Amino acid sequence: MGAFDLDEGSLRLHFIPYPSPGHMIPLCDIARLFSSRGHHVTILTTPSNAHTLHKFISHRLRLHTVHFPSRQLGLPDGVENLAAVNNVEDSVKVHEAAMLLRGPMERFLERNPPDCIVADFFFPWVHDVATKLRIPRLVFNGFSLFAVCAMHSIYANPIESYSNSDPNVVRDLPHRITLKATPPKVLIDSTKPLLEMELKSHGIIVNNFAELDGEEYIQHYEKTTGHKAWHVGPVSLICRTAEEKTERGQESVVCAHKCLSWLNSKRANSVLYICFGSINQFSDKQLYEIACAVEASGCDFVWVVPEKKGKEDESEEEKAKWMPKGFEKRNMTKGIIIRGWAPQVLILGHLSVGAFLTHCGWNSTVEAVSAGVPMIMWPVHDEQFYNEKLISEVHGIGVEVGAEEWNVIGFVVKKKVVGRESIEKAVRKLMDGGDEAEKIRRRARELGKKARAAVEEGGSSHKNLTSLIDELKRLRDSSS
Ligand SMILES: O=c1ccn([C@@H]2O[C@H](COP(=O)(O)OP(=O)(O)O[C@H]3O[C@H](CO)[C@@H](O)[C@H](O)[C@H]3O)[C@@H](O)[C@H]2O)c(=O)[nH]1
Repeated sequence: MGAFDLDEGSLRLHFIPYPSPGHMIPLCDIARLFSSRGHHVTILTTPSNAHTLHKFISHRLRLHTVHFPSRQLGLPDGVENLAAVNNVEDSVKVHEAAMLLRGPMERFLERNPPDCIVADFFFPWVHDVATKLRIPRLVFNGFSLFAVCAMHSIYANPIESYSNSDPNVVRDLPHRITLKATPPKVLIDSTKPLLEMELKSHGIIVNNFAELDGEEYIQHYEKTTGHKAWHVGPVSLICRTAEEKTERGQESVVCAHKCLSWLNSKRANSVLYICFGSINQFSDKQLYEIACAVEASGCDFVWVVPEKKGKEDESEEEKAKWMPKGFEKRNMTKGIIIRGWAPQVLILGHLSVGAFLTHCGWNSTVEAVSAGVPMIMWPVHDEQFYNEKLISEVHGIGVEVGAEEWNVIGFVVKKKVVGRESIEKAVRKLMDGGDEAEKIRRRARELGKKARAAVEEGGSSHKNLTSLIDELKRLRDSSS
């Protein structure tokens, strides 16, 4: 990689995304935001992950790839992303291999010191190299700031003090937030040191807009941690054309045109969109319950299932494990099943989509908010249980399925199945109409307008990005 031909005053930033779509997609969008403002960005990644990024290469955006040690961990060559594996053991291996990227990436950073490093929350080692090079490090935290505040609050007290209290109130937050279950200790133990390390950075960047986290949480975060958070999202709004939306993250397995013409044939707000992010693997039993619930609710649907799950040519016997017999035939005109990567942002943006049944991954959540689509909240693991609260209790733009079991990806395998009755009940609350559903929908539309305004010139996220850039320039100029 040669040196950039720098425009006067422009910054040089290096971005280090974690190899999982929920982390890579938004951080690479943030890198594109900087390059669209005339700054020079280099994304440090690995060969397979670079494939999805080639389309963004320009004279202001470059990729630098380092070898991903798949073989060293016993993974097949080319498996370099959490989305490329389908079991807990291999997820752990991908994570461990990602941690081994430190050596080659550190050498690259030392040879090519930028003005600022923006690295994922999962790469705390960047702290040492940034300190050595005397350059600011920003942490990309893929969660909502609301979730980060809840984590700080929970981690400040011994977890035992929560499990005996009823209800489980997250203490000292601006709202009275109660959780159905407390986070597992293993999750706390793995994220606490990362949150502590990010407090040593210059600040965190989040894929969110100030109005969604709410001024009270921004102030709460700054007051309790003494740290700064920069809201620069929703970053999915950087995708303007149908093509860009279809190719976001990965090439979609369905053609945008076909997908849109199916959605065009449906009434406004009549379609339920169902997708559980990029890494979640439900059991056959759980998928079966979803199928039964959707069919019983009678609504039109787009249901995304992992590619590994349902090949179109799978045998009837295999299929019968995860959907009732004749399901596809009976629902030929009512729904589509997307086996593999769906053009999520394109689908959510269509007027026929009336609700999103989601696992509350932060990107999915903020994408639904941006599209003004209300949510049926079914958190599964990690910080998704906090996101559920922000959406249903703070903003009132979602209904809860009632999930209680807190899974930790990579450590515990989810055992309980959420029954069809609870799913159907939650779906009906939004999709059957009625005054309450209309109020929720109206609030979601209003918040969607605020999301879109945030990234336009003069909007909160647009201004935040400008002031972050100004600050990084000041830091660079004062150190030279
Ligand atoms: O078929 C698909 C599936 C996913 N996506 C996109 O992939 C991303 C998925 O991200 P997210 O909704 O956040 O879910 P996860 O992939 O589960 O994300 C992980 O990372 C997030 C950010 O840290 C966390 O909030 C989650 O809990 C964690 O599971 C989103 O941009 C989706 O639009 C598609 O475009 N098509």
